[in-house]
Amino acid sequence: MADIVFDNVTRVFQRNGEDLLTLDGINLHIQDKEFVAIVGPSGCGKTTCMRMAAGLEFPTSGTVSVAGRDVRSPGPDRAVVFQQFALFPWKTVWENVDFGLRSKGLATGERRDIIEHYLKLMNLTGYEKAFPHQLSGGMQQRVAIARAYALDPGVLLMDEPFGALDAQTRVVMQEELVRLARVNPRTVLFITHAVEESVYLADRVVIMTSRPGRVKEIIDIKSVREANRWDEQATIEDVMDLESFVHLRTHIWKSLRAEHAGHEH
Ligand SMILES: Nc1ncnc2c1ncn2[C@@H]1O[C@H](COP(=O)(O)OP(=O)(O)OP(=O)(O)O)[C@@H](O)[C@H]1O
Repeated sequence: MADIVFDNVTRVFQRNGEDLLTLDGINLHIQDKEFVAIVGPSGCGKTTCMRMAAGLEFPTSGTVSVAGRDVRSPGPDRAVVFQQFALFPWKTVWENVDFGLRSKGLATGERRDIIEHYLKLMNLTGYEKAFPHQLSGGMQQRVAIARAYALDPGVLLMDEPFGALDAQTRVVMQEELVRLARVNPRTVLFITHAVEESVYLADRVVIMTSRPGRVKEIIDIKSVREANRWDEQATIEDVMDLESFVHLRTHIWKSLRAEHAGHEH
């Protein structure tokens, strides 16, 4: 049961010698194998939430737990994908995916099967021997995602993983991630600025307030997606044309816009 629980989490940072309340009473329970996206105004503390689940940052009060245990450090049960393609530049595609598997102590044949499986799922077959600098940004990010999934972690933490990609590549990556997420569900915490992306990918979307970040609303996407059979649509554009999609997207936009407006006045 790889669930993630934020229990009354606050975080205070110091700025110019003053305390700055950044997160204020975050309560959120991400279920095992659920895909949750967080959207919110810049600086509301989205990345801080992700870093807490990763064990790279800690609450000032409250607790963050994964699979029932308080998070105290990073661990192999939680794979992290950042916006910048964090591949080893001196290793090939194959070696990059293999790296984490080696540390798990798997036999050669077993590792080969896993690597082949995920490179195929991410449309990277034929690029096994390429080095990162020989690949486009989108392909590099596909390698990073293949590497994260290959480790078979209970939890995937993704912080704007498509943020640095051009619009066309981003759409392809979103479709591939949806495919992967449905075939191979994992507990995912996904941070994004892009409202459409959150609605397309997630089972639930968490909208945060401007700083200090609180949970403003949680929108259930999965029940709407299933009732309206989004997964039967051929492309992301077809899904985004559906009235049920537009309705959710507009709702989230308005909720976020109210946060920006509140911030300015
Ligand atoms: N280690 C730190 N020390 C001091 N302040 C920090 C630290 N980490 C984050 N902050 C501050 O906390 C606030 C929230 O940062 P965070 O990166 O979590 O926000 P975000 O919602 O992910 O923002 P964005 O959407 O712009 O990426 C920001 O004001 C940031 O400057």
